[in-house]
Amino acid sequence: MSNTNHEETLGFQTEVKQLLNLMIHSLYSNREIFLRELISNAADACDKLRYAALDNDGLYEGDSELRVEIEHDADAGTVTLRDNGIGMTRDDVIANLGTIARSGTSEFLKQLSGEQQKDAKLIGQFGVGFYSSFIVADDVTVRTRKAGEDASTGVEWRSKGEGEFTVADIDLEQHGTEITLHLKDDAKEFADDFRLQNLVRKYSDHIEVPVRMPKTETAKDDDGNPVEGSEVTTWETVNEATALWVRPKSEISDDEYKAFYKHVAHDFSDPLTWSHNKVEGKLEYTSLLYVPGRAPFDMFDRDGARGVKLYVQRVFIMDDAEQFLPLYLRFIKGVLDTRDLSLNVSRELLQQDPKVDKIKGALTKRALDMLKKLAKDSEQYQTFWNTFGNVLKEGPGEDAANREKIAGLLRFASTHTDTAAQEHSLADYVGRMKEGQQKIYYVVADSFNAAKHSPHLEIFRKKGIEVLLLSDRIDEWLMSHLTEFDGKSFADVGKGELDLGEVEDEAEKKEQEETAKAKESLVKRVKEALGEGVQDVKVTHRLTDSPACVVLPEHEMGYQMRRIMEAAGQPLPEVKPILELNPSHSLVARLESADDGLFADLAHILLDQAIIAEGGHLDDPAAYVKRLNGVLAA
Ligand SMILES: Nc1ncnc2c1ncn2[C@@H]1O[C@H](COP(=O)(O)OP(=O)(O)OP(=O)(O)O)[C@@H](O)[C@H]1O
Repeated sequence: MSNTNHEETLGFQTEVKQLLNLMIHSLYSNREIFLRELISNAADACDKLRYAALDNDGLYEGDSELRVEIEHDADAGTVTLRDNGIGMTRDDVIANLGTIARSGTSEFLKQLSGEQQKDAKLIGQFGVGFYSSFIVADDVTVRTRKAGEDASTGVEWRSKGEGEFTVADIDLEQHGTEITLHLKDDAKEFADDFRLQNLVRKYSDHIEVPVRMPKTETAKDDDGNPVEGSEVTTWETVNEATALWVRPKSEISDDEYKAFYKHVAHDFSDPLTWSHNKVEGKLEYTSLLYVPGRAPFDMFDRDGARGVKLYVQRVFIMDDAEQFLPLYLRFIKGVLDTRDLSLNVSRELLQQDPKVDKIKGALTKRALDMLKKLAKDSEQYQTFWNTFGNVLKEGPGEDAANREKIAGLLRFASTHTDTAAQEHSLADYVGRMKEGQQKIYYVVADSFNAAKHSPHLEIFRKKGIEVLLLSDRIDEWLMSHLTEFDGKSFADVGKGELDLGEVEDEAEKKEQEETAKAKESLVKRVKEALGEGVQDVKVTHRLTDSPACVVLPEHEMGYQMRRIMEAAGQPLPEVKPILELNPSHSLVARLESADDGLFADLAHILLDQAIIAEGGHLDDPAAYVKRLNGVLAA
């Protein structure tokens, strides 16, 4: 018996209203996912009760056989989903089924365009959970009671998904949650045994909690005709109901792995790959790690949800256990089940347990190996790299022990193809190195085009030496942590002395020395004319087309990093560039023959232009324009 009271009508949070509108429209062709979302929530609720009952088995209220039940009524056009999990209090219901308590929600909603396919993808990435009920239902009733509480604390929530919902207190003998969907006219197909069973198998085989549906059997007489009144209804478990990761790999199909991924990652699309491992010995754990096919909406929020779902001996302990994977692998999703931790482990205890670090080390290795394997399929790996490359680039700085391994997974744009696609590995680069080349050369700039057209590349292009073209914000920081790959050191072509090693022969080196000598007086004059503006002036052989370039001392912070730090409000001591002049350029020849007045102007113009070509900002742009106009008008 239930009697209702303390009924109130509340408005959905604005974001929920927006999400409901957009979701119903854009997920229409993907409607069946509502069942997966609701079963997933019900299974999570059972997991939570099992965990809470570790300390207090009274919470089971004598009913420890956790389960999800699905019933339908074709005449009434309803589907009902019931679980005997943890349940919710009135406050829980109002918070969970009336708001979206996730940071970044309104930014996310702003990205939605009204274009069905695009929005469906984005919404899938965000996760719709319970609210997906309204894709198929025009009236939803939730009856729930928190396990361990009095029967009188039951709550009934109702809504038509149109901006408001009502909550009322009811008596509920049974703890857990029951959701009744009144199907829309065009969704009545779901009130069907066969359809529901298929969906349960499709989406929930891998969930450990049994999902049951009623089965009615009728006795037959000797002629095989049904005996009226002999109907007996029993509950039949429809799904496999074994935790997927516990089963032997050989018995699990790709489709099952994919379905399980969607459950753990709350993602609508398939993962790119996965790695399932059982480890016995000093450490005992089973892990099932996935590389998602796309980024979650909050990937660059370093405080966003990350980590694996943690189980101890098959008992769910927590979501997002971030202690088991480093930050630069925060895109990896999956499950860790271990015997090495105690059942009452908490987030705080995890931080102190030395076994956690050991497992973290092992999972990190597994994840990196999984990526290495994925890299064998260059198309798939490219999808991965384009989505998560910038996160993986945090790796060398964060995880010195795995630096070389991570370096092997990096991909770069390069002068080899001169396109912006980051598709060249360091191993590819090393394989293409010229005879006598000892270093891996790279240039860093603010944009791909600035990198590709950097004057520093001129000599490399002339000699056919490949240079990596780096232009992501993180790149200079990344390179500051990479010192070697395959025994070859890295060299930023915009810094320090140009050293082409044995790619240059003795005759060339001699010629350069002679040119430097011949231009000593020019260099001296330029240095005097520029005064404090430069650290040094040199003649260079790194240029073929440009008259001059600026170079930084080898250990100086690069321009890209400087600009990022300055933009972040970090004051940095001024750094003066080294100006290098191309002795065979006609402008430099003109400079050499100029009289003192023009000489100073030309020298400043060359310096300013070299800074501009580098993507830098002039201290006094008006002075540059004035000088240039003076020279042009002369
Ligand atoms: N059957 C249930 N039993 C108990 N609590 C539930 C149940 N269904 C939903 N909830 C509560 O409501 C919250 C919101 O559910 P919802 O499905 O909207 O989001 P979610 O499951 O947290 O995340 P996602 O949007 O990624 O699915 C859940 O986190 C849970 O606390």
